[in-house]
Amino acid sequence: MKKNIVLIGMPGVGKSTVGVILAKILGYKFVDTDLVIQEKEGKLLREIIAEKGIDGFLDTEDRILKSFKAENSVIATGGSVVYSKNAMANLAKNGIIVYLKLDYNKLKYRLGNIKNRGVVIRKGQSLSGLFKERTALYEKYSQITIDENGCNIEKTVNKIVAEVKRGL
Ligand SMILES: Nc1ncnc2c1ncn2[C@@H]1O[C@H](COP(=O)(O)OP(=O)(O)O)[C@@H](O)[C@H]1O
Ligand SMILES: O=C(O)C1=C[C@@H](OP(=O)(O)O)[C@@H](O)[C@H](O)C1
Ligand SMILES: [Mg+2]
Repeated sequence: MKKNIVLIGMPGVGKSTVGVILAKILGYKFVDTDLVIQEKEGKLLREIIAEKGIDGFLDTEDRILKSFKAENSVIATGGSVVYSKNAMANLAKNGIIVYLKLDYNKLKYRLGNIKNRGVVIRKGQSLSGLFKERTALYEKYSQITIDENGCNIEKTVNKIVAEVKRGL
């Protein structure tokens, strides 16, 4: 059995976009945990957030991902997964945790286009505050960090392939 490759990082960094290409190149399956949550709940993420609030969404993510199972897979997580210790422990059991890292300004630009997906951010919290809080968590959990600055999608994928092949 191959170890899963688990992508973590801020929303908009490319976990979902890059993940599916990575899976194709490596011959792995691809799972996006956001879609797993949507399917299990029968609702869109932004509907869950609107109905249950941020804490309700985080509880849902925690409940589903602490017992989520996958094999031979590239797993694109949602950016907020690092708030769940249980989910991270479960994902790390059989996976190598890869942090996709991008500078704040570039991320801010990309996030401008994905507002309707719903990001877990507290009322009054700034994006830069969120970035700082999240960065500490992504660094805490990652085994491999991929600096995506200056890389297009293909180059990012190639960087991950090179790094994970050393780690597997
Ligand atoms: N180098 C890059 N790597 C990944 N995504 C990129 C890159 N450059 C631009 N993008 C764009 O940024 C967005 C990333 O979105 P997505 O894959 O949904 O991120 P995430 O799953 O991390 O929230 C996509 O619109 C993608 O086309
Ligand atoms: O970082 C976040 O707060 C979130 C990121 C989203 O996934 P992506 O990171 O794939 O955009 C999704 O899980 C949810 O809307 C919350
Ligand atoms: Mg995604």
